[in-house]
Amino acid sequence: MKKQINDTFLRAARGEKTDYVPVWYMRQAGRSQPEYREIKEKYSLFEITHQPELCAYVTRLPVEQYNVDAAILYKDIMTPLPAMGVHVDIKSGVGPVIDNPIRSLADVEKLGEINPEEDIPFVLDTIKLLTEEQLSVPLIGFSGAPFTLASYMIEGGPSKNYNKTKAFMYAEPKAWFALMDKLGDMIITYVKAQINAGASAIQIFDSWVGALNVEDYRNYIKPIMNRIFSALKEENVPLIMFGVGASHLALEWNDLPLDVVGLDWRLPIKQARELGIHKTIQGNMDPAILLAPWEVVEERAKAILDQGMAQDGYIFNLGHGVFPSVNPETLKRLTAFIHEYSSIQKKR
Ligand SMILES: Cc1c2[nH]c(c1CCC(=O)O)Cc1[nH]c(c(CCC(=O)O)c1C)Cc1[nH]c(c(CCC(=O)O)c1C)Cc1[nH]c(c(C)c1CCC(=O)O)C2
Repeated sequence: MKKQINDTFLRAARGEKTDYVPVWYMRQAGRSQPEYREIKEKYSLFEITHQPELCAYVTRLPVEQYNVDAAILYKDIMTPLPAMGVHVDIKSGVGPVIDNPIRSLADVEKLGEINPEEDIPFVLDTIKLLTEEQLSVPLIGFSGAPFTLASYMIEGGPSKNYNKTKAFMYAEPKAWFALMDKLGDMIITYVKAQINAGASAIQIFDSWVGALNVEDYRNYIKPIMNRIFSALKEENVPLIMFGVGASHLALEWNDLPLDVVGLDWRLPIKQARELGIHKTIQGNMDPAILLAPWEVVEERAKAILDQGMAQDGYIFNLGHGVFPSVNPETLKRLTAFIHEYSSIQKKR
């Protein structure tokens, strides 16, 4: 039987009034949880995501332990790439590594299309299991964005400065836009399949797009983001945008047909509102604060809540993912604090 869904997160995402501020944490399912670390000793990331029962369990863990208001499907932004013909390996201590990087228009033309039912049935099965039977909170589906995915595909792995990616973009605009189009088509198909399977919100991770300045974002990225969000808008689920070190692009996101602007810890929410960000804001505690004494965590959370709650349309989150060394008790306590403090403030 389908459980009662707590829709506070979805209401806040749509900018509606809520009784308290909803919260979830990027990378809430993962390395900071002992139960997860035990599973990870036996299975790799890809092995977990290929087993729907196990993957659903990992996805549910933080919901049960921390009482967060949304679950995020446990998988990686690399998950759909093998189906396009990209050879991805996750190297421990390094991250995603690709042994057939994109170097030319011919390489872009070789990339295939994905058919989610055939290529990644395990993702859809995990979503169905979670949303039809197990979860009492909404499930967030997600995808990497074209720039961030392209950065791995062009660099062949993680990068500090994205020089190869930028060089390709400036030198081979035809190949660049062909790549953006192929990734855009994949993302639309992939995200629609996640929504059809039961995901009730979508986050697009453009984690590394902050490397671009505003002008390059407008010329090389915004058109494909506009096409992606316009296509996804038809599905009527909240759409969240996120990037690290990308505050200078928040006003660009604010123009796109999406619902929630995700902020990292660099730009205060109050300042984002003054700049003219009128959509729902999600964020933005520095994940490093979670390593500080509780008094510091509480004081910082309060300061962020006071800014976020100044208007409807606010979701508490970190500015980036939870570090492995964070004590799960801190996340549990923080969630309780956010719920309690915000519900008292909202009653005033
Ligand atoms: C950098 C990186 C990637 N992919 C990977 C890395 C190295 C990660 C590491 O060892 O810390 C590989 C990876 N990704 C993930 C794992 C599982 C182990 C773990 O929990 O860290 C592993 C080994 C989970 C994940 N990876 C991701 C999720 C989903 C998002 C979430 O849970 O919030 C999970 C569970 C998403 C992801 N994955 C990636 C990006 C840029 C993003 C977007 C979010 C971000 O900017 O951090 C690329």
